[in-house]
Amino acid sequence: MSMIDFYKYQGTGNDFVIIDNRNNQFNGDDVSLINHLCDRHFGIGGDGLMLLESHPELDFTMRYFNSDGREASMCGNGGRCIAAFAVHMNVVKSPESFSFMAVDGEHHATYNDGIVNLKMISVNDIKKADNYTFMNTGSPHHVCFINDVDDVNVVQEGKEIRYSELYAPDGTNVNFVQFDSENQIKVRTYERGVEDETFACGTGVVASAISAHLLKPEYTHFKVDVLGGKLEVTMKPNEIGFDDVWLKGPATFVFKGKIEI
Ligand SMILES: N[C@H](CCC[C@H](N)C(=O)O)C(=O)O
Repeated sequence: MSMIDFYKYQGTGNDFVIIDNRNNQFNGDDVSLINHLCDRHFGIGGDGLMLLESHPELDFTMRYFNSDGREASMCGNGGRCIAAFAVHMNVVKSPESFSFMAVDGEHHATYNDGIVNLKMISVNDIKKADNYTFMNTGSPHHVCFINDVDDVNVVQEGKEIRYSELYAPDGTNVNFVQFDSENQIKVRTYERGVEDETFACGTGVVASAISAHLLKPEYTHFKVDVLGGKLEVTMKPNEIGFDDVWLKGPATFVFKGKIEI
């Protein structure tokens, strides 16, 4: 057994265990260990865990694991939190503007007084069905608009869609969205790999804002209310989808500690 340092961060209530793994001592293949560390009763607790690792050219590499312990697709709020962590740990050359590698490619980020603006991947393959949209913003997202997100059983209805034949075998994240004004939306999300509603889902907020643009194409900047706070999304339409997609909001250090593994 050995003791390791960990850091707890949260981005609008989407919370993460972060480990500086530039020495490659932590085994990212240990599903049960990561699941244990994310457990809110027997471990540290978190929606996910991230390893900060070295990169030959960029400032660092981000590896993301859902709380089920499995390495996962891109996490937008996790990307914002590991960016803040990297600045706080003096890992990045210039805190105002830097880049890191993640599972879906290179991400550019800026940091200013606790606020991280994260460039997301371009989104070009959007399915527009009668009562939902589906797209991959770094993670897969099903988005549906309803009148009142406070009036939906997110876990029950989200789980049904997540495990439906439509998305077998990998599943999807599920977002319920309402318009609060022309360019302001409210989003609640059922997250794959957490298998519960989370206080926010960054890639889900991006998918929801893009879906809102499809309904109100005069807007390319959306303010988004989530259970855990406020985010902003901007995007630039291209011929088939969107480039220059940015997710902006707070990323906050909560505590640090040591744990025996
Ligand atoms: N649960 C997601 C990954 C994390 C997404 C979310 N935490 C975010 O901020 O984007 C999935 O397995 O597709």
